[in-house]
Amino acid sequence: MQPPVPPNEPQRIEVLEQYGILDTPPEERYENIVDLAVALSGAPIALVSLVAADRQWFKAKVGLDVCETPRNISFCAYAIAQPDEPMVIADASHDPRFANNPLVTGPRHVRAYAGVPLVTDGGLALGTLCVLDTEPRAFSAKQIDALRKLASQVVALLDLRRGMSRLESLRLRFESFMNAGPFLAYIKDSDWRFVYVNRPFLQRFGLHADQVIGSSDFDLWPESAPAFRRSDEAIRDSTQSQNFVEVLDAHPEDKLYWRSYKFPLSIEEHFYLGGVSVDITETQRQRKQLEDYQSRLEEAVEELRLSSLTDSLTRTGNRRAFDAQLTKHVEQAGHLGRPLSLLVLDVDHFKSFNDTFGHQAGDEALSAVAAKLRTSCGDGIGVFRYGGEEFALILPDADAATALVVGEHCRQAIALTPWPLRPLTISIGTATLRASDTPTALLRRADAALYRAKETGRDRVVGG
Ligand SMILES: Nc1nc2c(ncn2[C@@H]2O[C@H](COP(=O)(O)OP(=O)(O)OP(=O)(O)O)[C@@H](O)[C@H]2O)c(=O)[nH]1
Repeated sequence: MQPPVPPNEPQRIEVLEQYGILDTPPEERYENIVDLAVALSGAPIALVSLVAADRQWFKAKVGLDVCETPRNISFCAYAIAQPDEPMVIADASHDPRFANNPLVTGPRHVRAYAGVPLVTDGGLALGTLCVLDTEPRAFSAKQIDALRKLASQVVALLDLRRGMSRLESLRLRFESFMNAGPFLAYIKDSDWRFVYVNRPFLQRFGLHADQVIGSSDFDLWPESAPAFRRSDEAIRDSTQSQNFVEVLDAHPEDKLYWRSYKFPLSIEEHFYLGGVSVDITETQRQRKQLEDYQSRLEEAVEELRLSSLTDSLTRTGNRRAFDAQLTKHVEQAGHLGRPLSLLVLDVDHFKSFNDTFGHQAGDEALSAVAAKLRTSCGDGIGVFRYGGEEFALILPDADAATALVVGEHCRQAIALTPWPLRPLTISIGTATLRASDTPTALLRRADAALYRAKETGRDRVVGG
């Protein structure tokens, strides 16, 4: 005869597996319970029997030398089918369910049985606490009640075990999460002593847990500790989490940067400080490098801008710079109603200079003329190389008379310079802005004046 199968059997088997009790080594706490069961019942055999899919396995036993039997000959398999009440059999040889059971007919000679189902919170019977006798007998109500109480202790032990194993698996998950991530984590108590640090924390600082747990920042890194302490206290006082960049002077030339998140923790109504720090030293280094690149780039762009506006031979503004400046000054002067004059200068007989002394000497002479013009013109007057051996000067706020004076000043500066190869002179045409003038019209008049200066003998200033 086959034992009945409980209606919730698959679920029952699953929960039994979750307890993780099957095939575990003997434990004194369970052994004590079967010893008590024997003492209280007077039966020679007592078992903590767990009914698995196809066997019953004994977590604790007394009076029996096997640790499991097949489920189909198990008395307990019948007991778990009625989880709400103990199963009591006075003489199995007269019970049709067991009369032919080998435990009854065989050498074990089982006759009496009393089993209390081990029922979980969810109402599932995992097995029984049972006693067996080789003689037919009755069990008193007191004995059954004692078995009930012992069975509830077994269930409590099983639940404790399951709770511990859940805790352990939670701990393993927690540890694996805390130790696998790219962050340092710690918890400090209200005396600012570390009560927890993760493994990356220890590895990063080459410390052992014994050195850190119970220590404060002042014990570990006294130089940086005051700053850490200030931020820790700020978190405690504000009860707000904060994040900031922390600098740790690990080595004189090797600063470590951390993005730190600190937050208040309340554990069993006590204040703790939680902290997570991510190493951003590399990011900081890259940012610094990027800033350096950027400022070098800005310098290069500025250099390029200036060189695009500078004549490479004379280091004065070039034609492009002249055009831009003249346009700007013409607009400004028109807008403000201020005078503006322009001087156009040309080195006299420069072709013959080149022909006589060579192009290189001509270059040097042009460069020297430009330098002379710059020093003699004074501040606020822009000197530009306008063409080959032609220069232009923009004179803001200068009327026609001032332009002639400045022109004469420049002419003399060149003419009176003791040039090393031969005397050099310049001819100058001036023009002063009229109300309707465009930059081109102003330039054209200055050019025309220069032409007249050349025509009338050179080394002179002619107003246009
Ligand atoms: N060395 C040198 N010569 C230049 C440069 N730019 C223009 N020149 C020369 O300047 C000379 C200008 O000659 P011209 O325009 O005939 O006039 P000039 O000989 O100066 O005579 P006037 O202007 O009439 O007094 C040419 O020989 C150009 O080759 C330059 O960058 N370097």
